[in-house]
Amino acid sequence: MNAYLASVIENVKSKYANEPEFVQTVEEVFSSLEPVIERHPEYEKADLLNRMVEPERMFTFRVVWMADDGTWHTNVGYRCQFNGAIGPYKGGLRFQANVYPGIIKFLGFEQIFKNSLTGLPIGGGKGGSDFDPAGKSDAEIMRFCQSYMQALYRYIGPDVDVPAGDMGVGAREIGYLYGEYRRLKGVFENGVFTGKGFSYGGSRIRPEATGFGAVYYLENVLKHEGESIQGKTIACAGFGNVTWGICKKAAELGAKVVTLSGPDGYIYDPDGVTTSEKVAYLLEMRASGRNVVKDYADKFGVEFYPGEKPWGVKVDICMPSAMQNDVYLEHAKKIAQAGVKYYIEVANMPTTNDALRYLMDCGLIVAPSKAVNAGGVATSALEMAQNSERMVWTAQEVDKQLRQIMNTIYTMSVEAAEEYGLGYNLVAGANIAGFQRVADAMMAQGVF
Ligand SMILES: NC(=O)C1=CN([C@@H]2O[C@H](COP(=O)(O)OP(=O)(O)OC[C@H]3O[C@@H](n4cnc5c(N)ncnc54)[C@H](OP(=O)(O)O)[C@@H]3O)[C@@H](O)[C@H]2O)C=CC1
Ligand SMILES: O=C(O)CCC(=O)C(=O)O
Repeated sequence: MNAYLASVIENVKSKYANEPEFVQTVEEVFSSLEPVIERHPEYEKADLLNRMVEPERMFTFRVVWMADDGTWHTNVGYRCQFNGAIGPYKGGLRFQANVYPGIIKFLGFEQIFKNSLTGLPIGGGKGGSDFDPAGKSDAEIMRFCQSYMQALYRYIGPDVDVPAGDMGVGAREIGYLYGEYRRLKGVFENGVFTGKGFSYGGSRIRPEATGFGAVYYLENVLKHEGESIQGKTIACAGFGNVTWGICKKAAELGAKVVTLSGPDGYIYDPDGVTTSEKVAYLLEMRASGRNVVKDYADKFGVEFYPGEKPWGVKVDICMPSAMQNDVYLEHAKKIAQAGVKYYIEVANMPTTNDALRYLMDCGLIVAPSKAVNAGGVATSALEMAQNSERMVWTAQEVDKQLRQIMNTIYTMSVEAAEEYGLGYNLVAGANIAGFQRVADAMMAQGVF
């Protein structure tokens, strides 16, 4: 490997050994960049890569909230403003018990390149808290969100940093967060958040956008192979927002999602999550806060596999869509053995680096999450545009733009890999194309 690249990766490994997810994503992205760094010696001269791995700014703050029984609880809040070279920091908030700086930084780092791939003016950011929303009442969620915003409101804004949802944060939480922001600032400045309810500036299609965008990207991949999505079987993970969007669009296009998973195991539905009743039930399960996918098996009379993951089920396409590091090498082996042809990452970094390499070496067509799931943040940027121009676009308009953006991301990735002699490599192509735009902007803006 190029000596400069290797030294930056070593530096990150030794400095952030206690943040393994962050180290993993830096290695994954930078290992694609060798030909780019060789072609651009000016990057090393400006020490561009060591600058890129350090967030421009990161906030850690106390979030104190009262439970319904009157007891006080203290959580840690984070917001990482990772890279603002191409636009205001943009990225979701994650509320989950396992959140710590390594998770926030891995998500923020991915977000830089993902946002760049959309071609829209959005920088990379991410935030969240180790607050666990499971089992919390609506009033507790509201008090938590209000306290979180009291600590953060000074440091965000429509032209500064625009948070949105991620795991554990949906339209309800965004409503409470924005409400507190508006109360504290005394302005109707709705462009400060995306993923809002439609009544106060949310965009049509944003709830569906990540899943829809993933399916649009998949269609490009299938077209390249001379195939169509019609009749394809898909294994998904989770049953959250993103999986819901995939099920909905796949069904509309004649494909079927046959697996869903949760912390309790996975379900196999041979008829697919295709009817509107089944698709809507995903929302019901999510809203119940019970965190079990078994409810689906009980309701629709399909098989439930406790404590297992759906990787190894015979399908045409795997779309891991729940969380990071859901697919390890042992799962990758089962996926390859099952004859799966397409491995389309959807959740942020759902695959360990060795599993990803294995799948590519086995000849599966692998697409990376930072490209596949970029439809969510791209539609957030469309929401920001609507808020700035005080306009409301129709669902058709937003969906048309989303589809176009996904097609462009795919094409840019293919072309970037080809330009550097890497062939049809969607993983390297996305890393290179995402990197190049941010690198150009950082180089143009001087060294800091
Ligand atoms: N929402 C968006 O617009 C975007 C999301 N993403 C990424 O997509 C992924 C999913 O996000 P999203 O759908 O929004 O999040 P949600 O919180 O809506 O859903 C996450 C799903 O993952 C499940 N899950 C959690 N832990 C496990 C586990 N141990 N095993 C199996 N399933 C588990 C959750 O189940 P349970 O609730 O029971 O724990 C839930 O069904 C994340 O990686 C996120 O970062 C990427 C781009 C945009
Ligand atoms: O819509 C957004 O701003 C953020 C979406 C997100 O968190 C992600 O892309 O991972």
